[in-house]
Amino acid sequence: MTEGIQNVSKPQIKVENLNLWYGEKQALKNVSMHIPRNSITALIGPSGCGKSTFIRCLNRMNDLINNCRIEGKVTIESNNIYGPDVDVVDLRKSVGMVFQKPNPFPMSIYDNVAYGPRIHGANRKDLDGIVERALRSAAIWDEVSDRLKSPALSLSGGQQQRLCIARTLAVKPKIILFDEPTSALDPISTLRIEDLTTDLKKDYTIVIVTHNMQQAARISDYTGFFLMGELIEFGQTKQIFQNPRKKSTEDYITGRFG
Ligand SMILES: Nc1ncnc2c1ncn2[C@@H]1O[C@H](COP(=O)(O)OP(=O)(O)OP(=O)(O)O)[C@@H](O)[C@H]1O
Repeated sequence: MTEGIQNVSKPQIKVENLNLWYGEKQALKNVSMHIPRNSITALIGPSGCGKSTFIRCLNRMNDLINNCRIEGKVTIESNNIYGPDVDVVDLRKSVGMVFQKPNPFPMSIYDNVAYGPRIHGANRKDLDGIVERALRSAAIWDEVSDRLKSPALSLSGGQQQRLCIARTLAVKPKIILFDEPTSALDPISTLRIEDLTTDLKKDYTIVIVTHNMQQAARISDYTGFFLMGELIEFGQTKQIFQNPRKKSTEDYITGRFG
């Protein structure tokens, strides 16, 4: 059976035979993966193996890169997201993304969270409630509720990252992509974000790229191991870490390379 397809029933995201080139260079090679709803899927592998490239295919962030060509199929809830009628703005609303470096806008805490809902036409009278709910869900409300008008850039790095998560949640996504969300954070902020992702999977499907093997083992239900653009092994996280089927997976998770 194709790697990435077994073990998962009723997938919300289906990736089939995905190939991607940056110019002449092929960065993803025939990757297939089925990702279930309300789960956390971790993507691991050495630098340059294509993890970020893969995750960016799930909300068409690679569209923004010149010279990038994609073949294959990505279906989210039965919709082919590369189909001709797809509204990419709507797609990115329902498939949100949190990046490695916290990137709040240079505006107030409140306006950061209200930004997306405003663009998508939320009613002014509903905004306070939307902002509060998003900040609560991102576990930062108690720290900022008395200074919503302060600049977002006055927050600590860990708080800024939770604010960025609140900003993503405010537009009500179904899926959240995290691209190494804790690599710029200290250990305590990292644990807070990990706890938060575990809480969020009740309501969202999460895909996370991480270099931190302990993090993948701690928080994810499924893990995919990439090497040189190929998905080498995909399965339940416990199986991947305790009983990998492929030698290269074992070598990577035991630190023999990467
Ligand atoms: N915009 C781009 N243009 C050209 N090549 C790119 C671009 N982005 C990534 N690549 C190349 O594609 C390959 C995969 O990169 P990608 O960033 O997806 O890997 P990664 O596994 O996420 O790495 P890291 O863990 O270091 O972030 C690498 O060889 C990289 O140099």
